[in-house]
Amino acid sequence: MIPIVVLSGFLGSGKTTLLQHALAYYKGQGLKPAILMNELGDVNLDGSLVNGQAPMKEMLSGCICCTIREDLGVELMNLAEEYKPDVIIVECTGVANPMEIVDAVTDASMYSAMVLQSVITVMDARQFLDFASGNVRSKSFRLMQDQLRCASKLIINKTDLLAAGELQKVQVLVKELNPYALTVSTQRSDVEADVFFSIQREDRIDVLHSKESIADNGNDHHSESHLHAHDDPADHDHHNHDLDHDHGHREHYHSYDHVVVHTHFFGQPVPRSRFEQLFRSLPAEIYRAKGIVRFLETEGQMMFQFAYRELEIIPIRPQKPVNDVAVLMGENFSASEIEERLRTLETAEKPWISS
Ligand SMILES: Nc1nc2c(ncn2[C@@H]2O[C@H](COP(=O)(O)OP(=O)(O)OP(=O)(O)O)[C@@H](O)[C@H]2O)c(=O)[nH]1
Repeated sequence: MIPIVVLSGFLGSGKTTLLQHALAYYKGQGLKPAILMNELGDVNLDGSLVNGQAPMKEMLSGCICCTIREDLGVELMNLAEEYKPDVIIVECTGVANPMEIVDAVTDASMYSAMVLQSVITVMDARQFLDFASGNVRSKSFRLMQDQLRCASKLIINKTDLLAAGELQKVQVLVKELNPYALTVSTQRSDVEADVFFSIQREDRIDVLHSKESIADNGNDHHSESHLHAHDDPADHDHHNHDLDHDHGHREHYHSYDHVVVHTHFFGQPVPRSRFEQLFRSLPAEIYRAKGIVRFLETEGQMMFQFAYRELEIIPIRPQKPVNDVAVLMGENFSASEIEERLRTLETAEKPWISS
């Protein structure tokens, strides 16, 4: 039986950071992990962060819990047959409804030698608290709550972004949502690996339990929480992904919620200060962005990560050529407006010429 560890959690909460820890742990134990990675966009930037560390299959341009859910079992079996791993880690998109994933994995385990080991949910403590204390109950917040409820292990991450006293508040709220999960608070998803990544039989998830925990917390959680990506009709030329799942999948639950995913390929380097300024002034509905960019002022490519208002930029040395690209994700934002702003960046002149 190959244990399947599912990494769930809202956009930018720290799943890939956790995945790196998991890979290091399994390899340190002499085990062979494999990865199934799912991204909403058609470029897998997270994949390049763990590239080469373990066999990996990618499921791009859709969310495994819905548009490409049926492929999940097939991809898991392909991984299992091809690489004979000791454990498979599935990293979901940040908008995946975890119950759908649990269902898909348990379906797969009916016809192949796999078993769901655990659902580890990572949360951005700052974002959770801001959502929880806001008056508007956004759809993203409902999804985040479902991701928490579904976890067998739960990580309250990014505690460095909390003020004194706030962590306790988050812990109480989280406990109310999910009293069953083993819960820890971390920075950079740095968990006690033995406990969190264990693939021992006795540490296996109680799936039924999780299902009940969700059912207890709202009888129509699917229609409430399932986010649907949405194609901005004004923006067909700009690599928007139509992830609206209106295609008659059998047990798919529809709602009017939607996520926008927008991809922009840069044609040239951009001024760093204006790039940073753009991210500082993004609409609050854009929760997550990542990509690769070149700046006018410096040589080489940079990877940027924008997760709930925090921007990180790090130099990279890709082993093979990679595009300069930005992928932005959020709820109900205008993709055409963002596209316009990104394009304007590219028309900027070199700073030493313009100023
Ligand atoms: N301040 C702070 N930043 C963190 C922490 N953990 C992760 N990050 C940063 O948050 C950003 C997102 O982290 P990822 O691990 O890529 O998040 P993710 O959940 O895989 O993102 P998606 O796959 O896009 O949903 C990166 O810039 C990380 O460096 C933390 O504890 N504190």
